Amino acid sequence: MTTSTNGAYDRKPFIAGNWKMNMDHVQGITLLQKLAWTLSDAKHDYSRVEVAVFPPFTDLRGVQTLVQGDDLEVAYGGQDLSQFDSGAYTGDISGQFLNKLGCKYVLVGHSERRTIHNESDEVLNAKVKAAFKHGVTPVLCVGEGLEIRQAGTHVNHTLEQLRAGVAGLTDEQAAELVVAYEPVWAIGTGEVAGPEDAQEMCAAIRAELESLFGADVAAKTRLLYGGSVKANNAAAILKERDVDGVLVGGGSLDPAEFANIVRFESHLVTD
Ligand SMILES: O=C(CO)COP(=O)(O)O
Repeated sequence: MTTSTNGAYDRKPFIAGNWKMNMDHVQGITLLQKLAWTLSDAKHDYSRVEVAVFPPFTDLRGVQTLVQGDDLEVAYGGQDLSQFDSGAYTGDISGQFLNKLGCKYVLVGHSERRTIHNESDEVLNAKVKAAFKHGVTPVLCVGEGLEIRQAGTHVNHTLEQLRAGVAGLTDEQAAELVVAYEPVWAIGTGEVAGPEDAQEMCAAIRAELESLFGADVAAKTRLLYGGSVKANNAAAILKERDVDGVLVGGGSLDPAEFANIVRFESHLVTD
């Protein structure tokens, strides 16, 4: 089990749902309510496995109201933030605003931001720092495309993105950071990297963090895998030593499916 493989540093498993550009603010509330009911019926212990959702920005106020009103233990966050604090940046959202809405986390550098919006490693490093500045924990996404995987340079490529993303962080920040390995070829395609692929990369990421920040820090940073995770493959991926959680796209839009991923430890996971 993930919690018991790392000795003194118990990294709490982290199951995150990235809704992407799905669910308007009304649908989002219904989805979160259903998820919370399903997990409550199943007596889910949030102190053992952390749950977070990443809704569109327009849903966040409603999510905050529901979480506060119903005293839910589900964390939530933004899918992106600006590297700037405030000002003439039309369409952008400040980390300050996310913090004010009770966001605990924010995704940074999702492959869809890197490819569709051409976000550079430099900008993403600034976004990681902006998140910490505003008291929101960044979930830095890294991972290679199909061509790089086929060329066999995926580890180097991903570690380069990692080094650029974490440049200039303090040890404390690096320990709090969450890193999500999402091979682009496995996102939304039904192609899942095998548990051994996820472990290979997460081990390489942890070793890199160790060389940059030391073993104590690297033992605390939580590493997630993302890419076509479903209830029937989550448990095998999460069993891997260096995989501390999953970042789920499509599978997080169905409350029953996502709840089963959250409950990966239980034998009720549907195969
Ligand atoms: O990009 C992802 C999560 O951020 C993965 O998406 P899918 O689970 O739909 O493949």
